[in-house]
Amino acid sequence: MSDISTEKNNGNTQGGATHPDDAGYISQRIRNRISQAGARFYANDNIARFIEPGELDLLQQEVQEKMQAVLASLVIDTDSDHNTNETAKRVAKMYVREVFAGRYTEAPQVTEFPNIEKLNELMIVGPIQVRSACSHHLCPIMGKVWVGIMPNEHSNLIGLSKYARLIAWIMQRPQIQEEAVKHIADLLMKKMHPDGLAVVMDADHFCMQWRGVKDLDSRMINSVMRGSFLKDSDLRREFLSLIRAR
Ligand SMILES: Nc1nc2c(ncn2[C@@H]2O[C@H](COP(=O)(O)OP(=O)(O)OP(=O)(O)O)[C@@H](O)[C@H]2O)c(=O)[nH]1
Repeated sequence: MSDISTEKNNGNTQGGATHPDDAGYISQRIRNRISQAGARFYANDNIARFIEPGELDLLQQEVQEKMQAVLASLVIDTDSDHNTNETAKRVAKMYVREVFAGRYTEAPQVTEFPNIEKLNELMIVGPIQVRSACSHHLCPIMGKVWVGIMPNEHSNLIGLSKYARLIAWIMQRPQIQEEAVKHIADLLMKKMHPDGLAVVMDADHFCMQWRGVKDLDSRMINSVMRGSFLKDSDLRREFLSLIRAR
């Protein structure tokens, strides 16, 4: 048993692909908690509330150990090869603390301000640079997001930097672009309660450029329109023409 394993348990394997050897690993304990709560742990779900203080370090160590096994299976001599000597450690840190951190950490703190002046004019934020990974190949997705907000007197306003922080939190998870845009829209709707919201994402998918069809030019553009952006075609047109001009 690994030195990073925690106390033995019965290895409840419901709700996700596990291996009997996983019993005792911290990932298994976290999966058990999620399953007991009847929650989901898809690649683009946030599971921070099921992780106790200190457990992220254990999770990172577990990923490192298992990544080391992947490198061994790829027949890479990580003992002698100075370049791959610490690759498992770096990749584990990159996944848990950086590129997939939006799964394991709570949402960034956002101060919400009341709309005292009863602003009800179109606001656009962007382009916000975004980075993610597709859940199919774990290859990078790099792109830009524009957000259009139509507030009303009941809406909250948030600081400009908070759009980028909230969106980065959503993007730091393996996912498909269609769901990423929806999750961004859901989060902003919850925080701001605007009259209308528009989110457009334009991104490169490295799973199509680096490998597979190796098509360097194709990209994906998608959008989500809510509230007044759905009902009012003039507002939608104004938003789209303003972001096109940038
Ligand atoms: N709809 C959607 N598809 C994506 C996204 N990111 C990657 N993909 C696609 O996911 C698909 C996975 O297809 P599969 O046929 O299961 O995998 P594969 O055999 O590796 O496919 P190829 O990429 O064609 O070699 C590929 O067509 C990818 O281009 C995304 O954000 N949205």
